[in-house]
Amino acid sequence: MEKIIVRGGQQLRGTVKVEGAKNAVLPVLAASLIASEGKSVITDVPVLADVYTINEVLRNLNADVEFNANTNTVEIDASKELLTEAPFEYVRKMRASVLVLGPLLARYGHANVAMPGGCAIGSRPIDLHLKGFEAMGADIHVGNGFVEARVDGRLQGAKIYLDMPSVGATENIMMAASLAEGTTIIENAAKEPEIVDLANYLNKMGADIVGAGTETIRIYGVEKLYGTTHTIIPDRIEAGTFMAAAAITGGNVLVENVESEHLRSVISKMEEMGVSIEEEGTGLRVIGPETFTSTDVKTLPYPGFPTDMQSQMMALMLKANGTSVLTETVFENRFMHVEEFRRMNAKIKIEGRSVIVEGLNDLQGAEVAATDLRAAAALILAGLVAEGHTRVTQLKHLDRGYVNIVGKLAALGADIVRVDEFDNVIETITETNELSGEAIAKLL
Ligand SMILES: CC(=O)N[C@H]1[C@@H](OP(=O)(O)OP(=O)(O)OC[C@H]2O[C@@H](n3ccc(=O)[nH]c3=O)[C@H](O)[C@@H]2O)O[C@H](CO)[C@@H](O)[C@@H]1O
Ligand SMILES: C=C(OP(=O)(O)O)C(=O)O
Repeated sequence: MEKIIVRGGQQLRGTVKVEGAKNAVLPVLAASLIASEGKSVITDVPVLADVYTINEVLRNLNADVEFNANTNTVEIDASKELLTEAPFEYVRKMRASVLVLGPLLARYGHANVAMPGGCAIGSRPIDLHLKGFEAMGADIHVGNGFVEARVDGRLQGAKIYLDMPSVGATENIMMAASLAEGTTIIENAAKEPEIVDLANYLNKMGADIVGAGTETIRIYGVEKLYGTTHTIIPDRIEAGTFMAAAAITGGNVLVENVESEHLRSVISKMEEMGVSIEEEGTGLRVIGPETFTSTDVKTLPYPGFPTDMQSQMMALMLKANGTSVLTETVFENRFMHVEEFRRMNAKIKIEGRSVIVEGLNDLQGAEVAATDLRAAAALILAGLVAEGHTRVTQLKHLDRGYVNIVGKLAALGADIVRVDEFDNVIETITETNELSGEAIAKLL
């Protein structure tokens, strides 16, 4: 079993570059299936397990996909006849595989995709995606672990109100509506930057989408979409994670390739805790304080505080002077890391949808298991300031969403290695993604 071993006590210094956003590239790659003519070239693609997985899903559907991990580029040609069924083996690995539903349904009038099921952070239904397709005229049948959507002729534009601003539902409906007959209006749409990135990509493909990034998105259906080129936006959650790493260690780090506008809520909460954050070119200089001030945080849909930064923020709160309260409103069960923090001597308790974090914890190194992707990052953060060695296991979650986090932290001065089951170091400082890419490919 692979693990990351981190010894606490080093202040981080230097520069770290953020990759393209996982949560932007996955829908963009899925959307490439709609182009019935021409090839798409996507750049700034992060070398992540999830990208390999979505590429496999697309290949399985008969698209030609080439991923050059050295240049962070994916080329996709979906102009051949595609298949319309995505099996469970992919959806099980990565829930975002359900994002092929919208594109396939729009292009072929049919899609059959395995139901994703829940995961460590909650039950995660897709009812809002399906209601949207139904409103556009599709028949939905759920059975034998699959969801099948079918429409005679084209989908029809519709007015769709989302009960909650679901990111995935907004994306799936937006993709499907791009090829629908007439206009679709999504109300109470998700406003995340990744929605805007997807809309920009679809518009370059020939779609006509207005209002992405606001709560009302209008999609004027067109007859055909074409391959195009597109550069993925920077990963605001990876950026936030490195900002937290710099801060928690009392370090001084330039986090480069950042859209600071996408990080307003994170910046504001970290500043409230005493972290100094200044814009510097396309980056943010983050300087950790000697003592953190406690704070309260509630996760919310964008532009609120992102749930994907909740566990990392909790790590910072462990070191604050005073009691902090962290409330999770987006997912029903995203506190699995609390138990692991406790193994590191954290004084912390769950009360309903909130976690009460007592400050100034003397964290101690321990063996801890990452229960989901961001929990993995948070445990590493705690390990950076714990006394002694912290061993983080269950790294398959981490590899879904962080490119070479060990190499990047080590380059900033952290005492951290990744080892295999025989304790051989398998990933060390690297300035390129290559080693990380190979390591990931081996894992799959
Ligand atoms: C690949 C990707 O982009 N993943 C992100 C995306 O996930 P994802 O798109 O799955 O998240 P959603 O915004 O859809 O989910 C938000 C909430 O809505 C609920 N819900 C969602 C859909 C639905 O049909 N019915 C329903 O009840 C979910 O259970 C959850 O409680 O947004 C989340 C919220 O910012 C992030 O944490 C994930 O990192
Ligand atoms: C929850 C996350 O991703 P996913 O929706 O792909 O599980 C995440 O990125 O933190």
